Amino acid sequence: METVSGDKRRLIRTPSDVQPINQEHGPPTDDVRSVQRGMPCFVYILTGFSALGGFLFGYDTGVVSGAMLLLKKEMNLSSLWQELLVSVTVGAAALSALAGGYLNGMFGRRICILLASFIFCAGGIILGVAPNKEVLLFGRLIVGLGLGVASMTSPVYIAEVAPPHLRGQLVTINTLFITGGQFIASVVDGVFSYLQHDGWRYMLGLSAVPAALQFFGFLFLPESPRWLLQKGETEKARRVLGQIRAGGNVEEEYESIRSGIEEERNDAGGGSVLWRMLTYAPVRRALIVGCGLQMFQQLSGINTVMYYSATILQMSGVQDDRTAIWLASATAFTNFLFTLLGVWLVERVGRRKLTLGSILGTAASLMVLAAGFLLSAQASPPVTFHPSDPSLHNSSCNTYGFCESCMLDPGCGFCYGKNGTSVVESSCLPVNAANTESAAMGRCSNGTQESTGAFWAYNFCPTSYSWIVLMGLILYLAFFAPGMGPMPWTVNSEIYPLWARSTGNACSAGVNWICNVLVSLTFLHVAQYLTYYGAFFLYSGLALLGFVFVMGCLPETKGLRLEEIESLFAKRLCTCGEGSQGVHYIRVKGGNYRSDEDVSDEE
Ligand SMILES: O[C@H]1[C@H](O)[C@@H](O)[C@H](O)[C@@H](O)[C@H]1O
Repeated sequence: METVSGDKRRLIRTPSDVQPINQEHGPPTDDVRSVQRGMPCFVYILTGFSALGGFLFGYDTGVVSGAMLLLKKEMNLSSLWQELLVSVTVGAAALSALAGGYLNGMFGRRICILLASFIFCAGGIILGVAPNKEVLLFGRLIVGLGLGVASMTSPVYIAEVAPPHLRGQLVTINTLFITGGQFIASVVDGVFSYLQHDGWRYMLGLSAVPAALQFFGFLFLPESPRWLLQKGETEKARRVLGQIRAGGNVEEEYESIRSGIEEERNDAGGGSVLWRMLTYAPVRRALIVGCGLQMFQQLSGINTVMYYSATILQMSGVQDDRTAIWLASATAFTNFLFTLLGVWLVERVGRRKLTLGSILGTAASLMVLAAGFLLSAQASPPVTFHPSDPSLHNSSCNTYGFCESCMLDPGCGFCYGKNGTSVVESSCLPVNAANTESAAMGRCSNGTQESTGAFWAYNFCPTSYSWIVLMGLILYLAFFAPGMGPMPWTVNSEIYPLWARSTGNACSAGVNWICNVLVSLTFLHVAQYLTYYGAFFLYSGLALLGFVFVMGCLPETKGLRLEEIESLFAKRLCTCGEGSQGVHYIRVKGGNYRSDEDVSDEE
């Protein structure tokens, strides 16, 4: 590593100064060997306990759909209350993720994890014993507050304790826990759906168990050494680093973190952290990349696809609601399984290639999904019978000529008989407001009765093209889950310098939650205006836009130390592809980067 003398210029470690810690990139240095030799078992324990935050994220967002099926019957919830109970959590998560930036910087990662698990635990208990819907709403709000803080803190903590050659893999484990939490939630939903009374109490309340485990675990686990050093607790930082590197030589790492912090201090201008981030080009670029990735993750429609997987599966001919719940668990399991593939791939192919391949495949499979819906819509069975019941005079349901338009109206469903595989004697009827499994009147008012030959389809139409939709769903999960699912979290945990890390992750996690709520709340309206296939073509187009964004703006961060990554964003945005790994950047006073060739030319 060459040194640039003079008071104007100082040197920072650059991507090419230090060998990326990966076998494909030449022989590892002594320091790297010592990190690899003492296999950091303790780091895995830290990752496991921290990723319980990811598990709770997945569990609490996933469990609500099954709980709602029981709750709406037992508490007689209107659709407004149902929507409130679902979205209050996501809305609160968005706000608390933003606040989490300040809390993380001020009190440290460990205190934030303890706080989030305490909140989760309290929220779980409140939900488990809630006597009425108002208390339920309060409990869901509390859970959301925990979610926001946990979603941004866990990846940061893991990234800061992980050795560089394992960092991507360990942070991706956090997303594996998210999808694992969603899968376990769907199993718990399935099991407790057999309980006639109070099943929802167990579904919602059980989250207190992993939360308590995380809380007690973290009472004994250490703070991130990087945060400790930033706060001047040097001895403690050195001790923790020694602990998590399993007795390897930690001096070089310690020095590199320390000098990084010192440089940051010298360069620090005035104003709030967010203002400094926005006015300092490399960090501003990192922020755009981080928030953009989180935005495109949600705009690719993951939560809509997961949420509607039961409907998609019903289109494939599954009539019974309980079977649909269990099949939705299969979807969640597929998401989990392919995230595991991401854990395996991330250190092998790198973040950039993994994200690019994933988003391209996601866009293509969304097109397959859309094509399936399009063909189903074109072959949509006609309404053959318009009942003359006076109560139907003011209902829009009686005005539809095809199943497709009938099912897109949330107030109506399609009631039909079958002759072999073809649909006969069909009508469009108002749905039973208290229970969408049946019509408000007529022969489908008891739901689907195979014995009498009456079939009730709410939200879907019987179709022979369902296999295309099913194939689209499986392809979607296979492409999305290894890359676009975890990479936005992984990349965000590593692209900001220490002084901007909490705020950067708070902003990007906030963007994730806001886009999540936006996409879920607008899906039904979008589907009504554009139909299902229009909605999925739209998501596919957005995913393609995401591909262009990732292609131009996401540099490879594999194997680099956190302190080295900032310089990848020294170049103008949208040219910082893989090529940036070969260029030496030198930071000159005032915070700007120059290529070392420019500097030596001047000398
Ligand atoms: O990375 C996660 C994961 O992909 C989940 O399955 C999804 O529900 C979340 O919204 C996302 O942030």
